[in-house]
Amino acid sequence: MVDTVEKIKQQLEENNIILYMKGSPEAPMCGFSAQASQAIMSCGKEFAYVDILQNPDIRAELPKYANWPTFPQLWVNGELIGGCDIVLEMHQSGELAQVIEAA
Ligand SMILES: N[C@@H](CCC(=O)N[C@@H](CS)C(=O)NCC(=O)O)C(=O)O
Ligand code: FES
Repeated sequence: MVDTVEKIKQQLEENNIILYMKGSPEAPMCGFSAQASQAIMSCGKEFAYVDILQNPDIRAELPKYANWPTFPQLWVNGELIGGCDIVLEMHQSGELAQVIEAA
Protein backbone atom coordinates (compact mmCIF):
# COMPACT_ATOMS: atom_id res chain seq x y z
CA MET A 1 0.00 0.00 0.00
CA VAL A 2 1.26 3.43 -0.97
CA ASP A 3 0.00 4.95 2.29
CA THR A 4 1.99 2.49 4.37
CA VAL A 5 5.20 3.11 2.44
CA GLU A 6 4.67 6.85 2.92
CA LYS A 7 4.21 6.27 6.65
CA ILE A 8 7.44 4.25 6.79
CA LYS A 9 9.37 6.93 4.89
CA GLN A 10 8.05 9.58 7.27
CA GLN A 11 9.07 7.55 10.32
CA LEU A 12 12.56 7.08 8.89
CA GLU A 13 12.87 10.80 8.13
CA GLU A 14 11.68 11.89 11.56
CA ASN A 15 13.74 9.46 13.65
CA ASN A 16 17.52 9.17 13.38
CA ILE A 17 17.43 5.92 15.30
CA ILE A 18 14.38 3.71 14.96
CA LEU A 19 13.84 0.06 15.75
CA TYR A 20 11.02 -1.89 14.17
CA MET A 21 10.34 -4.69 16.60
CA LYS A 22 7.81 -7.03 18.16
CA GLY A 23 6.53 -5.41 21.35
CA SER A 24 8.35 -2.55 23.02
CA PRO A 25 11.86 -2.22 24.48
CA GLU A 26 10.25 -2.42 27.93
CA ALA A 27 8.04 -5.37 26.99
CA PRO A 28 9.47 -7.16 23.96
CA MET A 29 7.31 -9.91 22.50
CA CYS A 30 10.09 -11.96 20.92
CA GLY A 31 13.62 -12.92 21.95
CA PHE A 32 15.17 -11.42 18.81
CA SER A 33 13.50 -8.08 19.46
CA ALA A 34 14.44 -8.30 23.14
CA GLN A 35 18.12 -8.87 22.42
CA ALA A 36 18.35 -6.17 19.78
CA SER A 37 16.54 -3.55 21.85
CA GLN A 38 18.67 -4.35 24.91
CA ALA A 39 21.87 -3.91 22.92
CA ILE A 40 20.63 -0.56 21.58
CA MET A 41 19.43 0.58 25.02
CA SER A 42 22.85 -0.17 26.46
CA CYS A 43 24.30 2.49 24.15
CA GLY A 44 22.48 5.02 26.31
CA LYS A 45 20.91 7.14 23.59
CA GLU A 46 17.20 7.63 23.06
CA PHE A 47 15.67 5.85 20.13
CA ALA A 48 12.27 5.47 18.56
CA TYR A 49 10.54 2.18 18.03
CA VAL A 50 7.52 0.84 16.18
CA ASP A 51 5.73 -2.23 17.49
CA ILE A 52 4.95 -4.10 14.30
CA LEU A 53 2.52 -6.39 16.14
CA GLN A 54 0.34 -3.29 16.62
CA ASN A 55 0.98 -2.19 13.03
CA PRO A 56 0.21 -5.10 10.71
CA ASP A 57 0.42 -2.84 7.64
CA ILE A 58 4.03 -1.98 8.44
CA ARG A 59 4.77 -5.61 9.25
CA ALA A 60 3.54 -6.52 5.76
CA GLU A 61 5.17 -3.66 3.81
CA LEU A 62 8.50 -2.91 5.50
CA PRO A 63 10.19 -6.21 4.55
CA LYS A 64 9.51 -5.40 0.87
CA TYR A 65 10.60 -1.78 1.21
CA ALA A 66 13.72 -2.77 3.16
CA ASN A 67 14.46 -5.88 1.14
CA TRP A 68 14.95 -7.53 4.54
CA PRO A 69 12.54 -10.31 5.49
CA THR A 70 12.43 -10.25 9.28
CA PHE A 71 12.14 -8.22 12.48
CA PRO A 72 13.73 -6.57 14.37
CA GLN A 73 15.12 -4.00 11.94
CA LEU A 74 17.38 -1.20 13.14
CA TRP A 75 17.47 1.90 10.94
CA VAL A 76 19.90 4.76 11.50
CA ASN A 77 19.74 8.00 9.49
CA GLY A 78 17.29 6.41 7.06
CA GLU A 79 19.46 3.38 6.37
CA LEU A 80 18.91 -0.20 7.40
CA ILE A 81 21.67 -1.36 9.73
CA GLY A 82 20.32 -4.90 10.10
CA GLY A 83 18.46 -7.34 12.28
CA CYS A 84 19.23 -9.06 15.56
CA ASP A 85 22.35 -10.95 14.45
CA ILE A 86 24.01 -7.87 12.97
CA VAL A 87 23.05 -5.64 15.89
CA LEU A 88 24.52 -8.12 18.38
CA GLU A 89 27.72 -8.52 16.35
CA MET A 90 28.11 -4.76 16.15
CA HIS A 91 27.41 -4.48 19.86
CA GLN A 92 30.19 -6.94 20.64
CA SER A 93 32.69 -5.20 18.37
CA GLY A 94 31.80 -1.76 19.74
CA GLU A 95 30.62 -0.58 16.35
CA LEU A 96 27.00 -0.27 17.46
CA ALA A 97 27.81 2.39 20.04
CA GLN A 98 29.77 4.33 17.41
CA VAL A 99 26.95 4.22 14.86
CA ILE A 100 24.36 5.19 17.48
CA GLU A 101 26.54 7.98 18.85
CA ALA A 102 27.13 9.41 15.37
CA ALA A 103 23.42 9.33 14.43
N1 LIG B 1 18.23 -13.91 12.30
C1 LIG B 1 17.22 -12.90 12.39
C2 LIG B 1 16.20 -13.27 13.45
C3 LIG B 1 14.90 -12.52 13.31
C4 LIG B 1 13.77 -13.40 12.84
O1 LIG B 1 14.00 -14.55 12.41
N2 LIG B 1 12.54 -12.86 12.89
C5 LIG B 1 11.37 -13.59 12.47
C6 LIG B 1 10.65 -14.20 13.68
S1 LIG B 1 10.37 -13.01 14.98
C7 LIG B 1 10.41 -12.64 11.73
O2 LIG B 1 10.51 -11.43 11.85
N3 LIG B 1 9.50 -13.19 10.91
C8 LIG B 1 8.60 -12.40 10.10
C9 LIG B 1 7.43 -11.87 10.88
O3 LIG B 1 7.17 -12.34 11.99
O4 LIG B 1 6.75 -10.95 10.35
C10 LIG B 1 17.88 -11.55 12.72
O5 LIG B 1 19.10 -11.49 12.77
O6 LIG B 1 17.17 -10.55 12.93
S1 FES C 1 7.95 -14.17 17.50
FE1 FES C 1 8.61 -16.22 17.36
S2 FES C 1 10.70 -16.03 16.90
FE2 FES C 1 10.01 -14.01 17.05
